[in-house]
Amino acid sequence: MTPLYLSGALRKLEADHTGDNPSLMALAGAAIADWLLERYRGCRFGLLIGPGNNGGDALVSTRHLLDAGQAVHCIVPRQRSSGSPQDAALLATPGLQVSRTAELADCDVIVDGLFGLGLRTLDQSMIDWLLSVDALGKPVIAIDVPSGLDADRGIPKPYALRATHTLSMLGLKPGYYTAEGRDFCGEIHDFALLPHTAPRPAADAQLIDGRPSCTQLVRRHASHKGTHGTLAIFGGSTGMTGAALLAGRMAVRAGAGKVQLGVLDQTLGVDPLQPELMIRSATELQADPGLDLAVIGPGLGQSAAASSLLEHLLKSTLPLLLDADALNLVAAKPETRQLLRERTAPSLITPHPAEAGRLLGLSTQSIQIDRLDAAKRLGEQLNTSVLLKGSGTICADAAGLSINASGNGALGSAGQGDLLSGLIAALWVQGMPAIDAARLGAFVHGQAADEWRASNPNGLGLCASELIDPIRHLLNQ
Ligand SMILES: NC(=O)C1=CN([C@@H]2O[C@H](COP(=O)(O)OP(=O)(O)OC[C@H]3O[C@@H](n4cnc5c(N)ncnc54)[C@H](OP(=O)(O)O)[C@@H]3O)[C@@H](O)[C@H]2O)[C@@H](O)CC1
Ligand SMILES: Nc1ncnc2c1ncn2[C@@H]1O[C@H](COP(=O)(O)OP(=O)(O)O)[C@@H](O)[C@H]1O
Repeated sequence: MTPLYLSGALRKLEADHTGDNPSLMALAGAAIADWLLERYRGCRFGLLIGPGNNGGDALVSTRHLLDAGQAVHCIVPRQRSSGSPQDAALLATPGLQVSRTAELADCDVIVDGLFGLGLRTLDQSMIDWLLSVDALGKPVIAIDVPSGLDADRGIPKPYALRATHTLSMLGLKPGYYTAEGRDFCGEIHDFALLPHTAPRPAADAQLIDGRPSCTQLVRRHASHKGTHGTLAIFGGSTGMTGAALLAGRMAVRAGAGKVQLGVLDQTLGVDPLQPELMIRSATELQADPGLDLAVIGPGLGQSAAASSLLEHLLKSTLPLLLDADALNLVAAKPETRQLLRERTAPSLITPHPAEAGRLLGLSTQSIQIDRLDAAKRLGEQLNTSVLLKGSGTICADAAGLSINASGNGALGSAGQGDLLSGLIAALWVQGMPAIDAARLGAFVHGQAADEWRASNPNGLGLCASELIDPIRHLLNQ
């Protein structure tokens, strides 16, 4: 995992290095120019120079590009506030073309040094100007943050340039990886600027950017199905039995020792494609004393039977994963919510943003505006570990926050959440702590989708069931 820093921590780090020689800006400008020369030497560069330090980074890199004999055109849409002698000297450099309007059509590459961490909400004239830059369709290299994007939360304020590459200065930011960040940042490059040994503030979150360890799952010789956990999955009401089947099939293939489905639709007797699944009525299964962990939610519905099943499980001492309609029932009924809060056994909830909104009494949009904060608040208010789904899935427990870097928009299809709940529960029942199972499950689910996307570039038509075997393969690597 790689640390992520909110802008407050980065400001503090910057302040700790104010008197450094060379300055952070000098280091940033040189690193940006080196990167540009490696990729785009010989191109005509159009640099957007903003009024603060983001623009300062761009100006320093301009000097390096000119020294390297490159054709550079600077656009300064607003007066730089510092107006320092260094700025004046840079802007007067022979060979440098400067204008205040978007004379960018002749450039091959646009370097966005307008606004970074110091962004405030854009006014309409700036939005219009950025729209005209986007409309040119040129590659955009963003310095630190694509202009207009909130680096902490991954949302445009209210518009942002869409970058092809983002060159991150000093530390990676959560907003690159969650909400809309991935669509705005393009490929992200980490320019740490400081030596690895330099003291750093505590990270605000961690990025899950590689597969978390699976070693504790590796099968010992003297093990048997009982040591690999007995998992119950409750759901599958009429018309939604497929959700329970998806979760169950995934759980079997992710290594759970025994998987039992407790379904509300009594007509489902066997899964011919996964005959290892034991299918029983929910009422019968809930009384089974041999269970190690339960999932409730896939295809559950919100009937009276679903509600009383949920209450029974919340009162039990079983570790419990709650998904889908189990979450909607918690949101709708204060007494059910209270049961969740009072649990002493571990719980994990896996809401998508709309379910998270219902649980917090907020709109879906309010959740998406600050996903890290929403995940943290859900955990605190409901006394549970949390996995908040969506682009940049967030895992939260009392120990902290992490953001999953894998996955893509092809996962936006019904059934993927059911698959994920079966996967996480299977890892959890085999002995991983809930939050580790959530991180590993989210990562390999996304990784399988990324591998699929590599040969299906537009991302259309990925079915949840197609990922079961690739996920099993990834867990065994
Ligand atoms: N800390 C670090 O990690 C490091 C920082 N570094 C670099 O510095 C960057 C941060 O620099 P920064 O603090 O000067 O902020 P920045 O993004 O240039 O913007 C502030 C300026 O923009 C203006 N402005 C803002 N919004 C506006 C709007 N909507 N419309 C119009 N104007 C607007 C704002 O005006 P004001 O609000 O003051 O009126 C102010 O003048 C950071 O992203 C990285 O590139 C690296 O060099 C080294 C490590
Ligand atoms: N753009 C995306 N990037 C990464 N993961 C995504 C993206 N879109 C959806 N997902 C993942 O796909 C799954 C969808 O789950 P959910 O919305 O609950 O679907 P359902 O309940 O219909 O099965 C979640 O794991 C979610 O995080």
